[in-house]
Amino acid sequence: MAGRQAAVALLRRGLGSLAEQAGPQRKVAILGAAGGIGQPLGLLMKLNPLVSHLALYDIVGTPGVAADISHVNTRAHVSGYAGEEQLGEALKGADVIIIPAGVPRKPGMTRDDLFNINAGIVKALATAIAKYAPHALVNVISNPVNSTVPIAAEVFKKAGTYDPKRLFGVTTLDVIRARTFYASKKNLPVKDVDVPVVGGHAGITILPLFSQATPQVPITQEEIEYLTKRTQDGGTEVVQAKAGKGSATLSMAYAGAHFADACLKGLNGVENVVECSYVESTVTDLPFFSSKVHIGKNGVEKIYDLGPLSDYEQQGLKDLHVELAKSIVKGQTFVHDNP
Ligand SMILES: NC(=O)C1=CN([C@@H]2O[C@H](COP(=O)(O)OP(=O)(O)OC[C@H]3O[C@@H](n4cnc5c(N)ncnc54)[C@H](O)[C@@H]3O)[C@@H](O)[C@H]2O)C=CC1
Ligand SMILES: O=C([O-])CC(=O)C(=O)O
Repeated sequence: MAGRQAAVALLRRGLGSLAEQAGPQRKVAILGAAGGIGQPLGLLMKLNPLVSHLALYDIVGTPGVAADISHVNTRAHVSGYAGEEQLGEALKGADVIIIPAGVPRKPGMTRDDLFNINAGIVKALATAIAKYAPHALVNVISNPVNSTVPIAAEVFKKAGTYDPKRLFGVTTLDVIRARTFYASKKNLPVKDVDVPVVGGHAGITILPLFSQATPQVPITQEEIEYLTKRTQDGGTEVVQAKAGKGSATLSMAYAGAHFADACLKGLNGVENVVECSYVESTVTDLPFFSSKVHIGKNGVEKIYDLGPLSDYEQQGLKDLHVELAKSIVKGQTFVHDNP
């Protein structure tokens, strides 16, 4: 009897791992893979059964990170690429490219203060993507996201490869924070909670819509204002706590892995994959805006309207307009001025 049970368990395990490996071949490339976000993100993507090849690229340090992660006994084959001359190889054939390359904030800085360094990094990486992997879904994490996504778009336009359905700014961390803070404030099981976050990814451009949070529970205006501010300042909260040693890396790796998983599921034809993301959009009069997006086989399949907003949220939407518009133009201008 015990032998029979063991045989059944073995068979189940075998079938389970077969099912796990049965998805299509999917290559994911991480650019900035040796960094604070890149390393845990690489590990989380190695744990994702949808990934068959994980390419880890950075200017330095990737051979060690790749060797380390490659020992984990999961599906993905891991390869490391270091230095610009290996970037093309890292990108070739990639289905999803995640970009956490660039410098993080120190206390007292805004995300926009990172523009001078990170704009050039994202521009260079986007140029290589246009050349080596023009059909990949691109997930931009590097700050300031409000500008780096328009930068990537302009680079792709110039290269003649731009497909707005395939370019995403990763704002998932804002959603994760809003869910965590809402669940904690209202004593709800966090796994049951959702909060859409729209706009952009910096300060007041981050607009959580607690009027659309689920589950709906009685909440005071004071609580809404507290939760909104805490979500908007979530990044700064971590920057200050790390006291000069960078910004969110672990929660960002989780958020980035969650969003990349959604992209892989969409590509694989899973239905109803919906995430908030900063994309080219006509939901407002701003050319880029984050809202709920349906991700499918071609990337963005549908961008959802904002839905009914409270007076407070409508005011927030008005307030973010100038800053987000400026950040978008700043990114676009950078590419035009630096051909
Ligand atoms: N979208 C979001 O919600 C969030 C965005 N971020 C942003 O992510 C970026 C990375 O943050 P961390 O990982 O903490 O920084 P980090 O400094 O620890 O790592 C950045 C990595 O990028 C690499 N890098 C620099 N230039 C590169 C290039 N040209 N090509 C490839 N790699 C290059 C560096 O060698 C380094 O390994 C920052 O800009 C940060 O502001 C951080 C948290 C949340
Ligand atoms: O705050 C930062 O600089 C990093 C970031 O974008 C976040 O944690 O949301």
